[in-house]
Amino acid sequence: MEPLANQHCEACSPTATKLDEQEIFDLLPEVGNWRLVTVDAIAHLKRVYRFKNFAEALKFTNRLGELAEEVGHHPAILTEWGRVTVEWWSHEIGGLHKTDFILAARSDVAFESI
Ligand SMILES: C[C@H](O)[C@H](O)[C@H]1CNC2=NC(N)=NC(=O)C2=N1
Repeated sequence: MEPLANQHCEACSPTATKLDEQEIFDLLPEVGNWRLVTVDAIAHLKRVYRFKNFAEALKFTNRLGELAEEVGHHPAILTEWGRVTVEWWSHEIGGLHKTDFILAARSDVAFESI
């Protein structure tokens, strides 16, 4: 298995295929805290995390950033006092890939450790 740092992001290659509606709906129950939203006709996974202050929100933001850099796949993150809004989707393929669901689940694991 390639070391994580060297793993390329399959979801980031234009040749990757995005999930169809049925595949998305089959996977959604596995990321129960996330909502499916459409932005500019592109499906995103979205979750708002709440924190007791800005410092905690920033700590989580940085943890997410490290996770994203490890795999080369990056979320949209809005960091506010007491709140971090995260959206995952695959820019290159203009939709959702299994990788986005995996990273949404890993975002929840990172949240539990804050
Ligand atoms: C060149 C770079 O690896 C690509 O642009 C990566 C960066 N991170 C990415 N993140 C996400 N979410 N989707 C992408 O298509 C993507 N592409």
